[in-house]
Amino acid sequence: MNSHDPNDDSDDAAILDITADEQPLITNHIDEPNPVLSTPNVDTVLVPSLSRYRLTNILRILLFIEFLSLAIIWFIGYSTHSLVDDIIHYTLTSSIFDLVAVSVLKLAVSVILLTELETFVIKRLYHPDARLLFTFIRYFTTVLLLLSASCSLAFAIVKLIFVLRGSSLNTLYLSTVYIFLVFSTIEFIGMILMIPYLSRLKLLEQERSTVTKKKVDLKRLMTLAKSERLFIFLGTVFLLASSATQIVIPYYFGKIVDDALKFQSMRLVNISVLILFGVNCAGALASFFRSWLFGLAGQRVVFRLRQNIFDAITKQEVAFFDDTRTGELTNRLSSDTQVLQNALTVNISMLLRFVLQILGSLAVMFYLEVTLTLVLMVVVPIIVLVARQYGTIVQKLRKKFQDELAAAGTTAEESISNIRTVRIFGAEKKVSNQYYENLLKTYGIGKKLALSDATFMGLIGLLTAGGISVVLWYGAKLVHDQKLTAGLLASFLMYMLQVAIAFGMLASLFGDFMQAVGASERIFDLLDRKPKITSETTADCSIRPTDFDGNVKVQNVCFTYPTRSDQQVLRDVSFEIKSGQKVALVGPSGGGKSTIASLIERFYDPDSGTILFNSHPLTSIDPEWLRTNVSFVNQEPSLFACSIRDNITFGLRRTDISLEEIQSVAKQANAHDFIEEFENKYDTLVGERGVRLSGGQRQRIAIARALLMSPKLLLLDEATSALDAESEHLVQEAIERAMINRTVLVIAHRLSTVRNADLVIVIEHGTIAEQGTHDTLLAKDDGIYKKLVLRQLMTGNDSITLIE
Ligand SMILES: Nc1ncnc2c1ncn2[C@@H]1O[C@H](COP(=O)(O)OP(=O)(O)OP(=O)(O)O)[C@@H](O)[C@H]1O
Repeated sequence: MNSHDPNDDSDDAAILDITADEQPLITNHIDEPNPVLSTPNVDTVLVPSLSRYRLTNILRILLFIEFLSLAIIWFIGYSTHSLVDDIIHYTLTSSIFDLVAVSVLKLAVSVILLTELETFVIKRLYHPDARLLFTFIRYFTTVLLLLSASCSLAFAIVKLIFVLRGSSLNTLYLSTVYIFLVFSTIEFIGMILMIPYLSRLKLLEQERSTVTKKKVDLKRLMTLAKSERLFIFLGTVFLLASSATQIVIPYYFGKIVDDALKFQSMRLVNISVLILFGVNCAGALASFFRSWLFGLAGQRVVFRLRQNIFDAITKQEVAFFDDTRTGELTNRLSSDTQVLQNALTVNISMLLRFVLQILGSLAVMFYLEVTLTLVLMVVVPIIVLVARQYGTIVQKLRKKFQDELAAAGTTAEESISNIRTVRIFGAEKKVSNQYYENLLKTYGIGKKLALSDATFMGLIGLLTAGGISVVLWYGAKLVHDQKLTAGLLASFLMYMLQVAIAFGMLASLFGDFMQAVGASERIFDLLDRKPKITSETTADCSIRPTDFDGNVKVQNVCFTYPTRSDQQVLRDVSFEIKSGQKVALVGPSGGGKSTIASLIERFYDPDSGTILFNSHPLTSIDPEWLRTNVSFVNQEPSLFACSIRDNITFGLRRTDISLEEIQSVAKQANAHDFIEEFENKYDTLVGERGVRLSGGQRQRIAIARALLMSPKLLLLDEATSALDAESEHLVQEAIERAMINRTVLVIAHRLSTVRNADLVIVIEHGTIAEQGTHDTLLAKDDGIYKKLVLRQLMTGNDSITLIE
């Protein structure tokens, strides 16, 4: 790390000595690209490597030496018992097997945890988005390590006390216990020294956080669930209750078996069965409340989250939508939020439940039979290792699967929403093939997922079967030697199954949490995104020009679409729309006419130059005011899938609108007559994007919608699509009526519109080629406008955009 102070020779520097030239020891963890967590800003060159001679490595070596020496003594040095006898006839004061089992368990647990700790500590530096999750895991890991070391030390002390109190003192045996005690003490001290490790890394993080933007962390994720804390708290109470019943059930199960085997009376069995039934009922009730409360909290979180994301999306500037696919955004609303919902509520509840289940079951197992539990504990680390490996593989596959599924979803959405175009070109096969290609990719990953699931299940099954067989054999032996009752063995096996299942579930939960971190990154990206052009009143955009009379000045405007930065669309465009004037923009297709209207509507801001409303710059005008005083009728207006009435009143802020007002604007827009012909009149549903209406009808409704706003400035983009003569006449009439007593900028495609304009501006290749009235422009000898009109008269077509 560049910013690391080389003179810092503090103790903890030895723990994590980050130097660029060292061989990276944990590269398998850090370097492998993690699709969920990968942050584009991360400078991979800066990934630190760890010193070979650090405290964690010394601890690893110590643990290994301890295990090796104990195992060797057990195998060869300790000859008073055979190895099997040492297990079968286990006693705390004369067996060595327990020391070997504890040391192997400690070795496995510590090696895994130490590696995890280092990995997370470094990942945390390079993934500030998930800092809190990593911090949580880091602290959790440290606590587990300390717990493992202190348990081992406590066991060593207890064992030594018992051995010293025992009658027959074997020197070799005693020294083995001493060895174990010495190692355990050193390791315990080593683990305590690990704590400065945390503060040292905090320092590095502070340095790093000055250069990296903080976006997502677990705390922020949790704030989403903050208002549900009552539900979550109550849910946790019921969770504790249901977990407690889970821990009690196997105990009574074993008791019933033992009572039944006593062949005395059924009284004891009856009582135990009744108690078991009662406990089961209480457990079921607690589970009901736990599941309901967590589920409800989750639903409420996702409800709010979806609303916030939707609001964030709709507030973005128009350019954002030029660049982002709709399918991608809807995917964030549906599937990313779902992933988060599960992680925040159901998974947290499951995590707590399984951890409690494991700890509780293990505690009871130790209480029931120490040696049997120790035998089992040797199998557990192997299961954890397998589960961890599986978690890593599956996490990557799931992320890929999710991405491919989103891509397939986008293809499907585009094809379905454009089904008419698909039908016109008979492209059903083509879009089906596209979708098939996408699906094929998801299927490919799905196959791998299925295989890894099956392999994992198989392996876990095999390990569990092995573990159960060993425990069963040893348990049966204890039963046979009358050291254990059959009922206790049955209870023990049930506890064992509970532990195994809980471990399996924890592994998959880890994958889910990682997926949630990925989803939250995408969601917070969106929630945090500040629109470049605000749609709300802000301090910078708060002017409401009450004196506005329709006067607009476009001064030296240059513009390039952000999505096509290599093509300048408008070059130094200047003109003025005076109050009450009708200004027509004409010119060849693609010249930039609609772009000018979009800039006046402030869909985009010019790269240079200004647009003034009276004397106020458009960029300082309150967007709310702008939307109510400037209306825009598009070439192909889109309607919403609701009634005609709702479509006409769409832009209105007030709700007290009367039918008469709606009818009045509909009449002006030549829409009233056809609406009246529909059975449900103004309540007729228009279908998705207005598909149940003709093109001309849609345009007239859009004109009525704009007129209802009684805008001071009307922007009109005349339709180029051919309408039948009658329909065109009605639309034209509506447009002309809409222009009366209003300032209008019309993107004209028809000669009849241009003739009546006060000013005609010819736009060609993004610049103003000519401007003047229809007559003055026609009088120009070699003018573009004249050419356009003449050619139009020759073709007998009224549309002047057809001529270039
Ligand atoms: N959202 C956009 N992103 C990128 N480029 C765009 C976008 N909209 C339009 N353009 C490009 O800007 C240029 C001007 O387009 P504009 O729609 O303003 O032309 P126009 O004169 O209104 O054409 P028409 O009469 O056909 O509607 C064209 O080259 C077009 O491809």
